[in-house]
This record gives sequence, structure tokens and C-alpha cells, in this order.
Amino acid sequence: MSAGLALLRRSPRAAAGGALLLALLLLAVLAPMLTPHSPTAQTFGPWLRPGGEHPLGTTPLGQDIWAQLVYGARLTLLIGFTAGVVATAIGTAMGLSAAYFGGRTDEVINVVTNVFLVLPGLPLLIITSAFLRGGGVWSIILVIALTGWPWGARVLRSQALALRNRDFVHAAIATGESPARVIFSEMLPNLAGLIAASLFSTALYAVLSEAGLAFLGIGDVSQVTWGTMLYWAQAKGALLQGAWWWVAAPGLGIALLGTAFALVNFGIDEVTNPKVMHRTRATRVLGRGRRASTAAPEAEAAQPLLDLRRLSAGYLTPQGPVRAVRGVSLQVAPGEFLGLAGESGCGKSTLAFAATRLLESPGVVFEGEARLGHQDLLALSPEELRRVRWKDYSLVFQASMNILNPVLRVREQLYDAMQAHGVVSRAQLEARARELFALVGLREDDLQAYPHQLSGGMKQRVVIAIALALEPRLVVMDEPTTALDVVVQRQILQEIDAVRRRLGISIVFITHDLSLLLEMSDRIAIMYAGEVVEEAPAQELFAGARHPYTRKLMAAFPALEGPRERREGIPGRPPSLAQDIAHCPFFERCPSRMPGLCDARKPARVEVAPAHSVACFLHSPAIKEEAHAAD
Ligand SMILES: Nc1ncnc2c1ncn2[C@@H]1O[C@H](COP(=O)(O)OP(=O)(O)OP(=O)(O)O)[C@@H](O)[C@H]1O
Repeated sequence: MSAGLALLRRSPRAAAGGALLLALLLLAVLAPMLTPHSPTAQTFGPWLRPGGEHPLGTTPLGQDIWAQLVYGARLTLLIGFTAGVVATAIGTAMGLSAAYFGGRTDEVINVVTNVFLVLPGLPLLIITSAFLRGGGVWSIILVIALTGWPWGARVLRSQALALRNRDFVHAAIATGESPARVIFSEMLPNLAGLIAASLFSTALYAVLSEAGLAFLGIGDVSQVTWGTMLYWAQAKGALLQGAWWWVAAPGLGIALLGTAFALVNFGIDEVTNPKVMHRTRATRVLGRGRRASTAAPEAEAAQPLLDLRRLSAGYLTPQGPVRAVRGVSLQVAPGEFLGLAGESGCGKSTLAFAATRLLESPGVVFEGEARLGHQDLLALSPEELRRVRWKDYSLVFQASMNILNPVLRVREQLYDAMQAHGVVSRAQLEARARELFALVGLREDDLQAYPHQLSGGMKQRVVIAIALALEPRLVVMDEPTTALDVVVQRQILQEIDAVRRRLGISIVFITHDLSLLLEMSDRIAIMYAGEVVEEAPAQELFAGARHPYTRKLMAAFPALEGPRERREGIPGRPPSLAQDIAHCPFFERCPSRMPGLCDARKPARVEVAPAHSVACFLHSPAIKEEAHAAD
């Protein structure tokens, strides 16, 4: 209850949706007070126009349309909510069981889910309702619930899989808790937001499906719902008779109900999706599990997925070592979109490759740690690494499209990636391939294509689909869209972001184009000369970057929207990474440099606001104090 109120307070959309829903519920509940007439009684003259006793006129059978509208709200809402609840319950049970039990159970549930997902919705609804004919409203509810559960199951399974690997679930299993207890007490509360969102989206699906089926005359058209009102209005030629209100009233009702469900759903998403959660530091929503909350909610929820500690890496060259990454510490939370920006040559790619164990000779990791969940990536054997890569994390880089074999259809290449990691059933491969292509904005027909038949943007989407094929927990993207034009870049980025939200994966996105990142990221880290010089939530960075380098970088790129302005580059060049840099690396190019200080010592990274840190003497409290004392 209090969570619901908090949700309403924090999301105006949810509040608007909730108010609308309440109004419609009142309409349904107070129906007998809103009209003295029965919705089915055929006691009035036919085709009466709106006015007086009949605010919406009458049907050709002499029924009061206003009475039908208010009483029809009852069944429409009942069908929407009940089918939504049943579908969500089935989806939740399926998704959680698949994630918890894994193995054969997961495979079987996945096949069933995929079969339902690939079957086209409306024909499935029509066929199932033909089978269950005669059961009145309940058969319609059952039909809609049976066809509406798979999306929820899919999304819940991927979230539950991530949860299944969390410490508190491992601990609960280790202490001998029964599967039911682990699922219901440990995992389910952590998925409450997602389940609620799934409930409202399936309720929306239910309302629209009922209207669609009723409009087609399937189901029990003697019942009064907004769907059957539309059916009768159309069957009796309401529009030809000029009685447009008979169509408009239930149509508007359905539209308002759909809007209410969608708004509440958006609101829940707004509050529970990792992007917003991160911004508001609302870790409580994820950490709402009983054990998580009794143990250490903040610590549990804040546990990073990728944790880099003092990572140093570079290249061994005949002229000596190039230290391209210098003691970088960086964390990425589950489901987070971290942007990594910086000029060319500042070490972004080296960091990405070193952190994911893809740095090849002459590249080396000098020191530091890189952990993915519980795994120490730098300590994995090649065999362990092979198992983890693609399944737990994947990487997409600028030249990735070149990994596509020109003589194989893209479908086979997508299958190969999945088969190499144990997905063998043909149905599963096919369903997953279609789903992935839809996710990255490609048409199913494109699966048949050879790489040369696709544009650069489409090829890069194929590679992104391959990277997502095994639903890794982390995808590192190193300038995946740089070679593409700005519009395609943006489209792909938006699709990546949508996929991330749906599957709950974390993304590290690397680019030198900061303006692009500002739109998409939860948090941004700015690299310069091998170091992270500033790190902050994206909005905060946009509103108030502190490091002079970040400011210059922001001024160097045109915004994606707004008037075109001439932008200036950053004068000067970054220092060579072959040398030791014992002072601020940006000193030579900095407009605010303080000689005697910035060229003599290295600024440490200090927190200037929650989650916002910067390595610059302008913001160092110690230096400010020194200056103050000198005054
Ligand atoms: N194979 C190599 N041998 C020696 N030095 C290298 C090698 N690869 C990269 N470097 C150097 O390492 C530094 C960091 O390069 P890196 O590619 O990581 O930067 P980046 O920020 O990703 O640049 P870009 O945006 O151009 O990809 C650069 O100074 C580069 O010259």
C-alpha cells in the first residue's frame, strides 16, 4: 500500500493513470446510481437520439446506451483485471520456475514459451476461443490469459536468472530453504515491480483482446461489455443511421482504460527500471527481498555486476611499455547503462578489452582486478573463459560487422553462436532468432540474407543480435555505431536501450561522442590519458560537468537536437602514454590550470556530489582549504 503511494508520488504518469483507472472503476461500481435503467431491457423506442432520459440515446432494440456503457464497464474491467492477473500468475510461475530450476525445466518452459511467442496472437485467440466456446465470460478470460502470459514469462525469466545468482539466493539455498520458500520469499519480492508492470500490460492486452474478439462476434455477445457494444453498433449499422455516439462511447471507454493501464505501467517502469533507479538511488526497490532487506539492503542492491579495481593495462612495444589504462576503478550495476567517453587514444578500447580478457599480445594487463559478479575474469583459464564469454558477457566493437562470414546466411551465424553454447532445439533457435531480430529492429526476412545483402547498419544490428543471443549479463559496446550515419546510430542506440530495459542487462557503451551518451546513459565516466577523470550520473554531468576536460569535450560535440552550431575542438594533444605522468595529465591543455600545482602533483579523484567524482585540483577540498588558509 505504502509502496503504491510512493509510486504515485514519484511518478506523475502513474498518478494520472491511477486517477483515470479509479474514475473508470467508480463508473462501474456506481452504475446503479448513474442510471435507473437496465442495460438489457428492451423497453424504449428504437434509435432514440441522445437527450433527456437517455443521455446516449437507445439501440434499435430499445436499450439505453448510457446504461450499457456504465454497466458494460463492469465486465470490461473484470475481464481486463482477471485475465491480467491469471496471465501474470502463469507468466510469473513459468519464468521463476525456469530461472530457479534451470536445466531441463528451463528448456521445456522455454520451448513452450517460444511456441506461444511465435504463434501469431489473433489467430491463436480465435482458435482457442472456438475450443472454449460456451463458457461465457470465463472462457473469454481463460482464452486471453492462455495467450497473454508468454511475454511476462520471458521478461521475468531473465530478471529471475540474474536474481538467482545473487548472494542472498545462494545463501538461502545453502541454508536448506525449500525451493518454494526461496522462490516466494526470496526472489518474488524482488520482482514485485516487474510483476506489477507485467500485470498492467497484460490487463491492457486483455481489454484490447476482449474488444477485438467481441467486435468479431466471437464469445458471448449477449453479455454487455464495451467490446460487445461495439459489435452490436457495427452489426446494426449505427454509423449508417448517424448514431455515431453508440460507437464513440464504448470506443472512448476502451481508449481511456487502455491509456490508464499504459500510464500506470509506464509509471511502474519509471520507478523500477534500473535507469531511473540509479538516478534516484532508489536501490530499495530492487533490494526489497526479505533477506536482502534484513541483511544489508543498500549493500546488496549496490553490489556491482562489473567491478574494476585499479586496473592498469597497455602494450609492450620495442620502445618500452605504453600504459594506456592507468589504475582505473569503475563499477557497473546490474541493468545499468554506463557510458565511457573520451578523445581518441585515451585508452577506452584498451580498458574494454583488458576488462573482458580480450586484450591480445602485445597488450598486457599490468595490475588490478576485473570481476564479473563472483568471477575474477583475470584469473579464468582459457576453457573457463570460453564458457563465460558470450554467455555471461559479450562485446561488440566498431569492426564487429566483419566477424560475419560472407558465405553464410545471417540466420546460420546467429544459430552458430547459440548452438556453441548448448541451445540445440530447432524450435528454440528459430524462435529466439526471430525474437532477437525483432529486438534489434530487423525484419524476419533479413534472417535469410547473406551479409553482403545488408547495409552497414543492418550488419551491425545482426552483430548486436548475436551479442544478445545468450542473454549475457553484460554487453560491452566499443563504438559499435561510429561507422554509421547519425540517424541510424541513434536508432540502434535506442533499440539497444530498449533491449537493456527488457532483459535487464548491463551495458558499457564506449564512444568519443559525449552528446550521444548523455541521452542514453545512466552514468558516464570520462577518460583522459588512461585515467577516469570524472564520473557522474548522466543528467548531473549534463547539468554541471566539473572537470575542465569534460566541459571541453561537451563543447566539442554538437547536440543531437537543436540548432546547428559551430563547435570548437580541444586545442593541443593528449600526452604520450609511453611516458610516466606524475601531474594532472590535462595540465597543458587546461584553461583553468594552476601552474605550480597542477604540473607538480596528481589530483586524486574526490566525490563532489553523491555518485559524482572528479580528479581536478579545482574541486579538491584540501586545496580549497590551503587556499583559504593562505588568504
Ligand atoms: N597494439 C598497440 N601497440 C602499442 N600501442 C597501442 C596499441 N594499441 C593501442 N595503443 C595505444 O594505446 C593508447 C590507447 O589506445 P585505445 O585504442 O585504447 O584508445 P581509445 O580511447 O579507444 O581510442 P579510439 O577512440 O581511437 O579507439 C593509444 O595511445 C594507442 O596509441
